[in-house]
Amino acid sequence: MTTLIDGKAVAKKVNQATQVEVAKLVERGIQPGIVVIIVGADPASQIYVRNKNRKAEKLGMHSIVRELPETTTQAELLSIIAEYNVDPSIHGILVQSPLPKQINEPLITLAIDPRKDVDGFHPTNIGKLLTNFPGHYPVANTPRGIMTMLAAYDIDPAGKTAVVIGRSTIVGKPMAALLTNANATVTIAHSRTKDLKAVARTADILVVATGIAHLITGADLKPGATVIDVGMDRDANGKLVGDVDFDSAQGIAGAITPVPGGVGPMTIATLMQTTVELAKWSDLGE
Ligand SMILES: Nc1nc(=O)c2c([nH]1)NC[C@@H]1CN(c3ccc(C(=O)N[C@@H](CCC(=O)O)C(=O)O)cc3)C=[N+]21
Repeated sequence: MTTLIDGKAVAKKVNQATQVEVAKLVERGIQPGIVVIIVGADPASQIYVRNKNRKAEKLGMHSIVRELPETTTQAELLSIIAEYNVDPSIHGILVQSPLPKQINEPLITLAIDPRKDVDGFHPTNIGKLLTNFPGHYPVANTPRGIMTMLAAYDIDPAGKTAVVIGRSTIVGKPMAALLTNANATVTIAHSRTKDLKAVARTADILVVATGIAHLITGADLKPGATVIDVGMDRDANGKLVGDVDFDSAQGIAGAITPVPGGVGPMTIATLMQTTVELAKWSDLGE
């Protein structure tokens, strides 16, 4: 039997806890605030940004969407970030990816105050994650949300073999770091990995974040494996599908996340959780 890991249900619980935390902070005169900066009019990005804004408002947070034209220069974007870095009503700054080609994304990441880096992409925060640094710091929300889902289903990575397919700054690398910190034995596989499917078959926990629809099928899984599908792909009919062929994984995987309704809702819920934490830590001077 394969357990369905219901990301939507876990996200709902996280959101309920966040709403309580927001109310507590508001009571103390702090309304957690997030700004999402979007450059250009990529339709998929616009949908995600709208969803984040709606969720933040629903939870009682202060939420700004800053829409900038496709032609925005590096200098203009840097000056807008500088503005929010010193804005006391904003605790989290998120610059939606992808950015137009005239913008140097790593330099934008570097310009965000690490204390307001709600994505956890700033090298300071990545460094803290890699060193399993004591104290508080933001961690990328998709991998962090995955760890929350695993915990919700009592899946402890300690001593397990984990394989992460994908080596992005947004998912693969922080995912591997979190699993390592949780005492899994971790392999990062990617587009240049030889015999990727044989590597996948070694995994007790398999996280797939490639952007290739149905790359992994049931035949590529160790029986009983936990399968986390980070994919947000479109099939030939334009339907939203994952990097894992859900149907063939049924009966082989021990547990699996669906797309939609798995990692996506957890990412948004964790983003809200992180924003509230940043507001709380800023008040503590941490
Ligand atoms: N700086 C930055 N940070 C991000 O976190 C970031 C980003 N840029 N750029 C784009 C990606 C993508 N992303 C998603 C979040 C939630 C869903 C989500 O809620 N998905 C729903 C379904 C959505 C649908 O039906 O289209 C689900 O899986 O159930 C999807 C995608 C965050 N991203």
